[in-house]
Amino acid sequence: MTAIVSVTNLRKSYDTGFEALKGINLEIEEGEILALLGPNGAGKTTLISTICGITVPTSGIITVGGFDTVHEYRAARSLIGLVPQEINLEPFETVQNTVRFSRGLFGKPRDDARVAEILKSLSLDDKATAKIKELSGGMKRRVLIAKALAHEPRVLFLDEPTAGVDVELRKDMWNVVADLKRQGVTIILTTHYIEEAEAIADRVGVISKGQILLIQDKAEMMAQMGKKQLRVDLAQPATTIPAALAHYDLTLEKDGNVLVYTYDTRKDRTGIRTLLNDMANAGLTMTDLQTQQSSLEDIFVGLVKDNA
Ligand SMILES: Nc1ncnc2c1ncn2[C@@H]1O[C@H](COP(=O)(O)OP(=O)(O)OP(=O)(O)O)[C@@H](O)[C@H]1O
Repeated sequence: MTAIVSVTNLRKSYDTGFEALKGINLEIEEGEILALLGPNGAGKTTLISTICGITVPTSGIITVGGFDTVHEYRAARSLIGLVPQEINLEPFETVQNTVRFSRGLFGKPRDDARVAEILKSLSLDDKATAKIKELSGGMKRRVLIAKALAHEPRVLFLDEPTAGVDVELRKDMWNVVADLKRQGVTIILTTHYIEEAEAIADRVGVISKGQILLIQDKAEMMAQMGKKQLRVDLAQPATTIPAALAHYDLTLEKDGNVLVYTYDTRKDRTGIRTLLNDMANAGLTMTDLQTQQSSLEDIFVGLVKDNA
């Protein structure tokens, strides 16, 4: 795999003196879907805008397809499609003209067949001659993507593609993103919705206070950092953990009514069988039990909390 986007020691301070990016290093592989997660104000939009050349970096180097985004701005920008957070479409224009104009802005020759193909790939073909103002919110978001794809970029940035969108439409958008990946487009998206990263990303980067805290293959991240818990309901509440069970990673919850055992999913043995035996020997009777796997959300919340 080769990196299509490469970010080295990127820093950005705004005129106010606020440093929004504090030394970002990032390599994005061709063809991957990378989700950038982070709390409000973490610097996600600043990072995207800087890679796209809309915001000027204070220091550091960014290349897209090998082109420097500052010194070779046009060449780098022509490889990038950007879908902004806000819907910024001309209400009285038709869908196909909106996409056509955007293609023209990048100096690409008129190609109605290509525009029709893009509209079809976003299920907008039957809306080609409709005016933007006649479209639903979900369709407008698709037009934003079509517009960003008009000049056939190799990298697509989606800034909060499903902010404020209902669950059904969000899933619909995930399918659109998966289709684009199949067509070979590299996709970087920012999101607050952790389930969105969990559903569609190949890799996940966590940003907080202008720094990347972690960037990793999603499945690996969940396997390595995810813990599993066994929750045991006790017949009688316990006030302390019996000494005979001290070597297990145990906590008491719900006023001593629930014993929680945290174990590592990567180990060959979970230790559950011996724990249950030892519990019985220590006089703890259980009435029910359940297991629980930590989600990407737990991992994210833990990381960001540690960085607070
Ligand atoms: N033009 C600007 N001038 C000064 N400060 C700015 C400017 N744009 C952004 N910031 C500040 O930089 C920080 C990062 O903002 P940014 O929009 O990149 O965060 P974000 O992670 O995208 O947040 P959100 O999830 O809320 O969209 C914030 O503290 C913000 O107030």
